[in-house]
Amino acid sequence: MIKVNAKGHLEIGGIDAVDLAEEFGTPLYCIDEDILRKNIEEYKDGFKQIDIDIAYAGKAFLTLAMCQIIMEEGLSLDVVSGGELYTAIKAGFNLKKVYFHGNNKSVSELTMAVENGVGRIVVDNFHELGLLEDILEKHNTKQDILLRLSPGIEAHTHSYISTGQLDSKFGFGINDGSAIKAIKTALMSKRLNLTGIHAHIGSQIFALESYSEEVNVLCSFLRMVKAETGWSAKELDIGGGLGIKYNGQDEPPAISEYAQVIIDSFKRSVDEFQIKIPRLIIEPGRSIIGNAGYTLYTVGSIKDIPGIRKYVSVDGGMADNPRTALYGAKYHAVLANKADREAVEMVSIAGKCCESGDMLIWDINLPEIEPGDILAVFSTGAYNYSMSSNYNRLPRPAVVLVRDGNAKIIVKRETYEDIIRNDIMI
Ligand SMILES: Cc1ncc(COP(=O)(O)O)c(C=O)c1O
Ligand SMILES: N[C@@H](CCCC[NH3+])C(=O)O
Repeated sequence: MIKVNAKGHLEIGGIDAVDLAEEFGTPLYCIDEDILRKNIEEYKDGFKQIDIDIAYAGKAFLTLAMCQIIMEEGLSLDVVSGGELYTAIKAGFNLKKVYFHGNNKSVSELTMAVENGVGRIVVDNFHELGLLEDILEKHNTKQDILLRLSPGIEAHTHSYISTGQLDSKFGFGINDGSAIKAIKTALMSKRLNLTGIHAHIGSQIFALESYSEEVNVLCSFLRMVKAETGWSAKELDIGGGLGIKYNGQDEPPAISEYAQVIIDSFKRSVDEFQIKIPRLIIEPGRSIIGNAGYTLYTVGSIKDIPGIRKYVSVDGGMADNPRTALYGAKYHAVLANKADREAVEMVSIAGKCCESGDMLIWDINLPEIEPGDILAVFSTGAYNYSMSSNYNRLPRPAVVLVRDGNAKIIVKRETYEDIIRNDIMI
């Protein structure tokens, strides 16, 4: 449900979106703090009957302010690189509540994690097991770890964001025997303290059965491990991936429905396989920040090819949102300054990069559109700012956090000076 004020303008966090565009310029990422906190509340509420650790997946959107909010809400944090870990460190995040992921962590990233006392390192492969063992030996210390497993499950999402299938770069395969071998290796180590297992089947998932299947496969694996090694997992991390609504066709399950399915299948599987109840960990990213985000653009040139298509170009594009070009994502948008008007024509929204594939939205019905209009694209909170680039040397937009009629800049707009800051003349 969008909010339209008396002027017929879109409102975001109690502020006229046209005023936001005027004050902060466009393109502009806006985060509605109430929606973000409401999503977190829904997760906490949905899982309140069980012992759970909710770790926000920072890859969706991470800044110092976002770390502060996640911390304030009492969530843990999933990071996937030295850069994300550095952000958490600089924000003063409790590093015991950090899970460090990644399929190719470098020696310096692993060292940084060990030296800063990261709570869990989620080890992805045998190479990493060896690297970590050496680092721990040198530091004469121990580390809690989870092992990332590949459960062999199809998650029914875009192939680029599907991760749990057999043919995947991530994790130790359960089916090919790597997973049990990795568990035995970790259990033999004096430096590694194996607390549990992890899997993540993909992203933008609507089919909740995929999660029941995942939980079932993991619990069945834990029974086999117990029989073979005597070890019981204290923690079972099932990853994130719940999908969100981007357009009128999307019908994602509510967070509460997702929670119920996970709780039910978890209880069922623990019972069926007679395993010791591990603490459940989930890692939602998109479903926490995605629908809290909006991007505002100013409309510029318009090219009408009669009988073919009307291209409406905006002042951003694939540099601030590569998802349409990458995954064929389908976004919804309105004209923020004409939010109360009827749609009268079908247009396509193009970005300003020098690429034919730089499109934000193919075929959308909008009111009569002219240069200077403000386009607001919905659900851009996840994997937009975090995947943005300086392609064509475009400065990254600012990010503002809006709530109760107040707007705070949480990331400054890049300047041209920022663009050349690492360049060196020869
Ligand atoms: C290991 C891991 N955990 C959590 C997530 C978060 O996924 P999402 O943003 O879809 O909830 C991802 C990304 O897909 C991931 O790779
Ligand atoms: N970047 C993807 C999600 C990848 C999730 C990370 N494992 C997207 O925008 O949908």
